[in-house]
Formats: sequence, structure tokens, C-alpha cells
Amino acid sequence: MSPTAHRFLKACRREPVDRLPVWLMRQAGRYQASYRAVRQKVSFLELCRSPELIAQVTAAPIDEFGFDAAILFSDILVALPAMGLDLSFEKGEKGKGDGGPKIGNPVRDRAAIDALRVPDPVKDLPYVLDGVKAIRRVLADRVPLIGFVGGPFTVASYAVEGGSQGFTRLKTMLYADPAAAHALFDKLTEAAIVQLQAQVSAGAQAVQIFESWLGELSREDLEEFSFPYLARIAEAMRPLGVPSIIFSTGTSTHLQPLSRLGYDVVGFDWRIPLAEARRQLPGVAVQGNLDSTLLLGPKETLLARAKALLEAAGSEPGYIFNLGHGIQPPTPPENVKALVDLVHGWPVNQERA
Ligand SMILES: Cc1c2[nH]c(c1CCC(=O)O)Cc1[nH]c(c(CCC(=O)O)c1C)Cc1[nH]c(c(CCC(=O)O)c1C)Cc1[nH]c(c(C)c1CCC(=O)O)C2
Repeated sequence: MSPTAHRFLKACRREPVDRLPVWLMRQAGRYQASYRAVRQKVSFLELCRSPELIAQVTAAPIDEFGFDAAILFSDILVALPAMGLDLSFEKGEKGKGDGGPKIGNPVRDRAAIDALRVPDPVKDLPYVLDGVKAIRRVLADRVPLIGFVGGPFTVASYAVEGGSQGFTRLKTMLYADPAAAHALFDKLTEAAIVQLQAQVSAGAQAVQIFESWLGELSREDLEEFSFPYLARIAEAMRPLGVPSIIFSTGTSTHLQPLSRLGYDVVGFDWRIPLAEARRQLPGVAVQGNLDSTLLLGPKETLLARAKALLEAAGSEPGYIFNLGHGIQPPTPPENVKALVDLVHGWPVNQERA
């Protein structure tokens, strides 16, 4: 297949498709027996540092469920050690699950921010780039590969809080020392750009920014501390010629400004009806937004709600089926299969552009 012919890439560009493309955030993960088997043998970070295992784990859900895109198996925090932070995943090593990230030396003042190093992906993250190349070989162009990074605010929340401990320290920094906060976001923006550039050079065919916790900020703070950085990332992606996706949660009240940052696709959570979101976003493709809890069952409810979503998506080109956030570990794989089959069987009546 020509590299531009994939239905996922067409939908990103708002071109008509034969069937609706579907992929799910966290489609490679603990809900799969094959993933749990790998995690019996290696820790999460060991997995993220093995190109062979990255390729195996990334491709598994494509074989198992027939998704229309693969997403690089890695984490939004993998670059932090190269930036000078001690990253570990506390519990959940060796397949026990529920391992949360922990940073031993969180960034708490201006000196710590100034000491952060922007990583050199080729030198510092070779396993990610070798992983991208290995995935492309294993996929053999069956489906395109999405690369990703974490958004500056979301990564900063872990760097400053030291783990999944809320947002109070980071948000206090915005108000108490805005110059320090800007310096932090500036560094994380540069780090995001160089990682995405390197992933695309290595073979990633689209990119997604996981700015998952952006909904913590007010519009005022978004405009000062987030949107300029996200726009800078989008601008740096443009010459690379691959579609870019901005994903966040809790931001239904900010979709229009998010759609003006320069991304091809806007992804959002289940808090807004899809039809309403599409009406608000005429100039971009949209991705989402089924509540991932529906995948836990019952299957009839899952499929009824997914059908309603497909109806709400309408016939305008530029729709990618996904969840509102990642798949949850207790998800029965048969429900994922039923969902993908439903989307692929859905009649598409998109006008030629
Ligand atoms: C905050 C954040 C992180 N990672 C991520 C975020 C953004 C918020 C979100 O969208 O969920 C995003 C992420 N995490 C992972 C990916 C890979 C791509 C994908 O599968 O979509 C991506 C894009 C794999 C992962 N990242 C992690 C796992 C589970 C690891 C395991 O125990 O095997 C996976 C598959 C671990 C992780 N990594 C992180 C946390 C908080 C955790 C612990 C929670 C959990 O265990 O689910 C940091």
C-alpha cells in the first residue's frame, strides 16, 4: 500500500475513507495476555528500553484486533532520565500491575529547572528510535505507526510533583514564579520537539501529543502557560509532513482554541457529545471519544453506545474512532474485538472532497 493510502492517514487529512479508522489509546497493555506474559519477564522500563520487545508489543494488538494504526510502545516519561531526573516505576514491576512513576529528585526550583538538559534522542534514547525502525519492519506497511511525546504541562506535572500526586506544586509555581514555569515549559517543549523529529526520521508516520492533564488549567492559564508551547510543537511538526494529533482530557470547554494551535487532529474525552464537538471544530479532523469504562461491559451496552457514537460522527470526512482516554487493564479482549469489528462494518458515506 502506498504510504499515504492508509485510511487512518486519510482521515487525519480529512480525506474520504472506505471504512472508519479505529485505534485505541493504550491498545498494547495489561488487558492482553500476550503483554502480561512479556511483563512476567521484564520490568516496564526494561520493556521500554528493548527495541525487539517494543516492536513485538506494538504489533501484537494489530495482529490480534485489526486496528488501523499502531502506536509506539514507550512512555511520556522515558526522556526524563536523560534530562537529569531519576525515574522509576514503583510497584507493578514484573507484571504485578498498577506501577506508578516516581521521580527521586523532582524539580522544585529555578536552579533545578536550569539544570535540566534537553535530550539528544540519537545519543540518549537510541532504543526508542531503534524500536521505531523495528516496528516498521514488523508492520511491513500494514498500518501506519504513530509516534508520540507527552505535552509540556503533563510531563511537568510529574517532573515537579515527583509522581502521580496532583498538580498543586506545579500550579503554585505558575503563580508564584511564572518565569521559572515558563523556563520549565520551554525546556520540555524543546525536548518534545527533538524527540518527535527523531521519531519521524526513524519512521513514525504520524505524531500524537499526550497532553492528558491539560484540563487542570483555566483558560487564562492555558493561554499563558500552555497554548504558546503547544503551538510551537505543532509548527515544528509541519515541515516533517506527517499528521499531528493533540490529545487532552477535561478540555471540552476549550476545544476551539485547541483546534487553532496548528494540529491536524484534535482528540478529546467523553465529556462532550461527539456531534457537538464536530460542530465546534469544522477545520480539523477529530479523534475520540468513547468512555473506556464501556469496554468493561456488558457487551450489548458497549456496542449500543458505540453505534450511537458512530451515528454522531456523521458523514463529514475526518473522523478517527478512539476512546476518550486509555484502555483499562480489566477490559475483556473480546469486547475490544467486537468494537473494532463494529467500526469496520459501519457503512461509510463520506463525500469526495
Ligand atoms: C501520565 C502518563 C504516563 N504515560 C502516559 C501518560 C499520559 C496520560 C495517559 O494518557 O494515560 C501515556 C502513555 N503510556 C503508555 C503509552 C504508550 C502508547 C499507548 O499505548 O497508547 C502512552 C502514550 C504506556 C504505558 N505506561 C504505563 C503502562 C503500564 C505499565 C505496566 O505496568 O506494564 C503502559 C502500558 C505506566 C505508566 N506511565 C505513566 C503512568 C502514570 C503509568 C502508571 C499507570 C499505569 O500503570 O497505567 C505516565
